[in-house]
Amino acid sequence: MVEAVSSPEVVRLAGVTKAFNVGTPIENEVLHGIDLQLARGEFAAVVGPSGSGKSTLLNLIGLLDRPTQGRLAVTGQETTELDDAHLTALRGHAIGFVFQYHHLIGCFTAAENVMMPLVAAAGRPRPGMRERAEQLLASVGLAHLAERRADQLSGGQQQRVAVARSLAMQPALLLADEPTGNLDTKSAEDVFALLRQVNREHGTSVLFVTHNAALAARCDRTIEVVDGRVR
Ligand SMILES: Nc1ncnc2c1ncn2[C@@H]1O[C@H](COP(=O)(O)OP(=O)(O)OP(=O)(O)O)[C@@H](O)[C@H]1O
Repeated sequence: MVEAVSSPEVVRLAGVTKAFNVGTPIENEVLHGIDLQLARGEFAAVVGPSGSGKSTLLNLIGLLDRPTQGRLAVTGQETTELDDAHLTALRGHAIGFVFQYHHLIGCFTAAENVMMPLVAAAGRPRPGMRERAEQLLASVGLAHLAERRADQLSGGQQQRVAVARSLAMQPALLLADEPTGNLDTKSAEDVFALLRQVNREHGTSVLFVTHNAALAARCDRTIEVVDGRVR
């Protein structure tokens, strides 16, 4: 079991590089010596040109991929020496994800989708999980749609379900990779407001990748990624 150490930072990267093998022995270094800290409760936009390395950076912080070099700590836990099982455990407890495409299971109801991280963590459904899913759906304004199949919801509603699901494990950190990129202006505004609300009410740190300059300007902080470096 990974114990998260109490830490003022929820994320700390020191000298992190990421290179991809693009045909032996050629390596393409995409991120170069990143130093970055995210404090508890911070709400930061990650911006930068297409191909600059934003998603690669988010994948490292989300423990979905490993740095080639450097140190990466999440909720105070140094991760670079952890094996895959411990990384998975830390990811499941510390980090919530919201992607551009919601990745809900269409034939499951909204409540069943929100329950999934809880069922996965416990190994099976347990009493109280459905009530917890219903509470989370109520907190994103969708209590009345708990029993609706996910594929019968609008795009904005699906993304709100995805936000509710991301909060099921009460993560310290929420990673959102263009969560509004596929939505109309009104739905994008609603999802952004929801992430803000989560940040304010629960103190969840948020890293929000966006190409939307107006939304980025409303975050506490802007992290600009250009040519694989943070400015
Ligand atoms: N698995 C991979 N193998 C090889 N190269 C990769 C891989 N993943 C990403 N890259 C390369 O890394 C660079 C950065 O990609 P990344 O997706 O992180 O950029 P981005 O800033 O998120 O772009 P966008 O804004 O278009 O989503 C690109 O040149 C991309 O081709």
